Amino acid sequence: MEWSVPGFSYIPNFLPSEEEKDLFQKASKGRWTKLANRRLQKIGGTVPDDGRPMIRTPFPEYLQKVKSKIEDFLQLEGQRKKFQIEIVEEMNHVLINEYLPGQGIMAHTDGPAYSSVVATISTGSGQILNIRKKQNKELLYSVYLEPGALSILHGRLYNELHEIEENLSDDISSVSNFSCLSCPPENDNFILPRQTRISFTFRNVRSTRSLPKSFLKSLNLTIT
Ligand SMILES: O=C(O)CCC(=O)C(=O)O
Ligand SMILES: [Fe+2]
Repeated sequence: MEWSVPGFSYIPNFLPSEEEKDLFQKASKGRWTKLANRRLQKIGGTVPDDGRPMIRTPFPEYLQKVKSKIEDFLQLEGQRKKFQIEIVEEMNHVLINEYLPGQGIMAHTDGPAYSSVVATISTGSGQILNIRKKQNKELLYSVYLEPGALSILHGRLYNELHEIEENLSDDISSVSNFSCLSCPPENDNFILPRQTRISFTFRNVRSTRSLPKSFLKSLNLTIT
């Protein structure tokens, strides 16, 4: 059962547990870029911050299946209606973020380079994502993102802020999607310690450019 408000949907158990674990394992072995407070991988290219098109780089094979599954899900009529989209754009970019317990991401918006339907798969651990009003930081929603879940940020919430606080555990007693959690807490134990979470944020970069096939061939790469 999914939880939806205008601008956000939470779909628990979007991936079966084996696929979720497999994604986590495969991404763990990828080439990480170290930031001060987390690690990340950019898949599909690097989005230039001066508005130029992104030069497309190939997707690893292991992400193809989940990419198609997300695109097929968005393609469903009911979903297109909900997200107010006619055409589902290709999810041509993925940001893979790794959060160790105590790590997070500061409040931000994703910006104008992307289409405004953002699909995130969570693996490894749950974490609370807060959505706040840009104007005054008022908390709009706290959503607990469980392993295997798909969450979609879109429309009117795309331009508000989202953040993950740098905590060692999450208190899920008052999260907005409590009634739709796939693993409701046992014995009223609402404080859930974090483990390593790896998230996969699929987006459509509006403006892209492919390198000539002959050039990619010379590098032994192909764009899929
Ligand atoms: O890890 C998440 O769920 C959020 C990631 C995010 O906001 C981003 O990459 O822009
Ligand atoms: Fe973001």
